[in-house]
Amino acid sequence: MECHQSVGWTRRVGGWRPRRSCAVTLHQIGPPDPARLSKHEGQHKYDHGHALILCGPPGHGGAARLAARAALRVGAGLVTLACPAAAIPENAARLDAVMLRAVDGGADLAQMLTDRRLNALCLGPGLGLGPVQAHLVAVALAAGRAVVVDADALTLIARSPDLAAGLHPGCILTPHTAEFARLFPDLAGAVGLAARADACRIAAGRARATVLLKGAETIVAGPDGSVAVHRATGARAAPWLATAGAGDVLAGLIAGLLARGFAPAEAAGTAVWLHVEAARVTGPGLIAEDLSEALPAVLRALLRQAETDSGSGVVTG
Ligand SMILES: NC(=O)C1=CN([C@@H]2O[C@H](COP(=O)(O)OP(=O)(O)OC[C@H]3O[C@@H](n4cnc5c(N)ncnc54)[C@H](OP(=O)(O)O)[C@@H]3O)[C@@H](O)[C@H]2O)[C@@H](O)CC1
Ligand SMILES: Nc1ncnc2c1ncn2[C@@H]1O[C@H](COP(=O)(O)OP(=O)(O)O)[C@@H](O)[C@H]1O
Repeated sequence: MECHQSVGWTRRVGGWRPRRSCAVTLHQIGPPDPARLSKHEGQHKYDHGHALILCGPPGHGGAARLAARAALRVGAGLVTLACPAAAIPENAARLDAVMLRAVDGGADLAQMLTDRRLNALCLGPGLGLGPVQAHLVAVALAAGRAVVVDADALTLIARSPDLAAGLHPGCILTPHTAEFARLFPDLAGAVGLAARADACRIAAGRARATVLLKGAETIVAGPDGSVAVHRATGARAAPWLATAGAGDVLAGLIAGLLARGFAPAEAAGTAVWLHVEAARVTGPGLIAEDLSEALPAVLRALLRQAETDSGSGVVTG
């Protein structure tokens, strides 16, 4: 898609605006390669990675549980939810396939991360905004793993230059518009696809990380200057995604794909496409819980289409 993308920014009444624009190609995110999503005979669960989802205090675990379930559904071999000891009973009552570990602070998390098999982290959904959570984020970033930085972790990073300095190319930041404004206030006034894409690209360069700016038109920008867009509009509209917890599910999908070995931008683009497809399969009445439950049908259809295209007619998955 050709798109007028700005070059540089200038301050105007009401915020920053693109200074001038030029025609560039904005890559459109399409269906993922089914071969990247399938599992094969002879593999075991540790071949598909182990995602760790950090969870907040008792009564605030719903968002992290949504993320954890999505990570497992998208194929991570193992998923563990790390929560305060006081939240174990609540989470144990709500989770089975997702494993649980008590983590009461940064020291516990650092100890846990000595297990190198924990290869992807998800920070932020329902985490909380206190000093204990800030320390958890610092420890998680310092571990140098692939990390999804979402929700409260984004707000903590926006408040702390020290935390922001810990971001690295293995990180994927997943802000909605308000979180993006907290993180990058000087880039926040961007209106329209081209300007938002440009703002996202600048943000990714500044953060030295992948930035996924959420919305009906979701932008994925890499620290290398790459920019892609997924448009959930027109024939691919998914307005029922505007529901509490949908972003937490997206964070979990990305974490699951990172655990499976996807590179950050590939994980982000694949997760956005699957997320919208799951919403479209479910349709009106969608709530966040439905997204993970729709995923098997979405994956099956992708794999079946690949078999049909290759002419074998055999669905393996
Ligand atoms: N089931 C659960 O357990 C759930 C738990 N959750 C957890 O709750 C925590 C807080 O997350 P949060 O995103 O609700 O609040 P926060 O970032 O403080 O934003 C507040 C203000 O920002 C704006 N705004 C919000 N969204 C926007 C958007 N998409 N696009 C643009 N603007 C947007 C809006 O301001 P307004 O536009 O109304 O002025 C809003 O008033 C976090 O830990 C999360 O994981 C939720 O995920 C829900 C399900
Ligand atoms: N109108 C819409 N069309 C398509 N996708 C949407 C729409 N509204 C929201 N979404 C998607 O739903 C998710 C909402 O995430 P977020 O705002 O973080 O919600 P929450 O914090 O409640 O999980 C994002 O992935 C966003 O792109």
